[in-house]
Amino acid sequence: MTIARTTTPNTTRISHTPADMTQWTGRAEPFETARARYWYQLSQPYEDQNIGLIGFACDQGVRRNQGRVGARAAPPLIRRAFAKLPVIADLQQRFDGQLSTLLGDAGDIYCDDNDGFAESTLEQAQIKYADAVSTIVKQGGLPIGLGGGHAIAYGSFLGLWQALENTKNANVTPTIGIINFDAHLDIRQSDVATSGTPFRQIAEHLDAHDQPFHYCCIGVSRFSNTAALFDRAEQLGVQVISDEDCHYQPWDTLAERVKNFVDQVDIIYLTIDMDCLPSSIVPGVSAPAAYGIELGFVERMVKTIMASGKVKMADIAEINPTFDIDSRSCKVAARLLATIVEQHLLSA
Ligand SMILES: N=CN[C@@H](CCC(=O)O)C(=O)O
Ligand SMILES: [Mn+2]
Ligand SMILES: [Mn+2]
Repeated sequence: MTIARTTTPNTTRISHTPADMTQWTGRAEPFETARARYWYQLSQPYEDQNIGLIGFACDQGVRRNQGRVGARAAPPLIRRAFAKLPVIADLQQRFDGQLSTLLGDAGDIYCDDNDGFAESTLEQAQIKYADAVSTIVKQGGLPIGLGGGHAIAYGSFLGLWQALENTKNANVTPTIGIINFDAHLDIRQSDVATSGTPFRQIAEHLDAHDQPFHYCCIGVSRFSNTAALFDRAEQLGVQVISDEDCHYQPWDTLAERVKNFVDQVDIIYLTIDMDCLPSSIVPGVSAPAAYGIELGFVERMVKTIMASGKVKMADIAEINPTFDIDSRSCKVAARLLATIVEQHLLSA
């Protein structure tokens, strides 16, 4: 791989663009009752709502990982697809009178590398994104990151880590567990951070702070990871649940494996790389899956994980609108986003 390097990092390439509320549009239904509610009607610019959406409009990690760029354009499109989904009756009843306090839009961290490859723009974007994540966690909200490439994961983790600083000072270090739905382990060894390295970087960060690395990767394909990566997974004690396990093992067995993982940790960072799903369902990704795991399985497992009440950070990564068909991939991402939002609010 050839990496062009700039001599001085250009900090102006990274910006935090505030919420663009024109993205929040949908059907007008003046002849229906007030129960015909959609998420576009509830979203507000982020202040201190229960949930804060924050975009990571950056695919430089994908470029560095020799992938197909384009994921940078995804956050507004996922928002637009989510905005058009109805708010379920249970939520309307539970939060009657407080619906405007549920969902905040914290805008996008935008990484401009149009002219190719600047040395440290990804790292700067991760830091700026982590700051936004950390602010939301400290205010008691659940941040949900919208990628962007899967380099978002290192930023999500850093944001969560920063927010936990106060707890750590009190000598009660919460144990973080990471659950990643992904065809790829994303623990590559590399001289630079990429979309294929975030969980190896997190492992190193935790090791440097004498903290254990708890990582469960669900949907791993033996055709998408080398033996070297499986070796590293074993060395790092990664709980690997393969795509074939997801097809052939009974639900109860898999749910038990994941519940055992959840029981070992205090808080969870949940990340969904959309290339865990079959390319027929999600064509708009850098690395489409020939096999993939079922959407119904992912949703059921996400609900199970959310029901633990331990998820303090979540994100959805790798949607690449350039390769999408009829917004299919964005719609699936929006559905998973709605699942996380609903479950978080219902279990609050
Ligand atoms: N986040 C993606 N990571 C994958 C991409 C694989 C590919 O582009 O083929 C990985 O590095 O393994
Ligand atoms: Mn992947
Ligand atoms: Mn990934």
